[in-house]
Amino acid sequence: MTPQRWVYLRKLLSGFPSFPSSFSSCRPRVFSSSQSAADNMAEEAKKLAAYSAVDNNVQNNHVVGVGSGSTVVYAVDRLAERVRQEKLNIVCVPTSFQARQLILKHGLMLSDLERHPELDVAIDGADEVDSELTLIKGGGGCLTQEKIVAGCSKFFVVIADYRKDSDALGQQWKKGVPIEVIPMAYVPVSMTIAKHFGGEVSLRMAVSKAGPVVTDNSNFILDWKFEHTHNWKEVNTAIKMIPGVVETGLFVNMAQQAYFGMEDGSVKVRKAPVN
Ligand SMILES: O=C[C@H](O)[C@H](O)[C@H](O)COP(=O)(O)O
Repeated sequence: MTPQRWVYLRKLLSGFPSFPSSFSSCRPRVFSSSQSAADNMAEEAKKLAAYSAVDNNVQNNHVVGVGSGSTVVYAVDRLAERVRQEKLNIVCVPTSFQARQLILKHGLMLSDLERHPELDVAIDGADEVDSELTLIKGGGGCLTQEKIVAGCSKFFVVIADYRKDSDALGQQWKKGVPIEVIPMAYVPVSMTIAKHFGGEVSLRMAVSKAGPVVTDNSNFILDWKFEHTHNWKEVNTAIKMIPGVVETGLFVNMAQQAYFGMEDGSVKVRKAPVN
């Protein structure tokens, strides 16, 4: 390599800040050299929410469901810290390849639903949370295992930053509802959803690979951009009935509490309405 090329390369590389050592998400994140103050604030808010949720909901001898995404990274950091400091006996059930890696990396006890089909608590992120604690999840493609694990948990806690806190779904999150489908069915499923519920449905494409995103379960993801608020319980049930649909990213009546890290450094806790 010529000295000029070496100087050029060093210059180029110096523009890339290093990734936080604990970060390993199922959703790729790209930091530009001018990562804004708003991004830093959101990261701080994720950490606040995650730490607070772990401190208030995890106890000794708990079986804990570990969600996926960038916010959960902070929750696992805190979980590992508490296990070390308080000598807690905790078993962790992952919701994705990413979650499994996080558990292993921190030396936490890894389990699964065969050995621990009943969990005390599941802690997971969300793409958006409405006033009733209905969630959109699956921005990182991990919705199916997340829903299974949350469904096996006595208590399901959501952790998020202030940007996810909405009155109605679609207010903040503009990428639509993720839907995991069997690959051969993605066209008919897309057509059926658009026909019955309107909006636009697209096959999620990979970023650093040619072709579609392939989930941890070897399926595809559709993103349904809806046009207006729906009865999410009905829509979720109807979409699940379409042959080829594995799961939707609509989590209705599942979360009991949501912890939001706020811009002012506080943590806002919202509880699900009593039915
Ligand atoms: O598939 C990904 C999961 O549903 C995540 O929990 C969700 O996308 C939120 O991720 P993050 O904490 O990175 O915003």
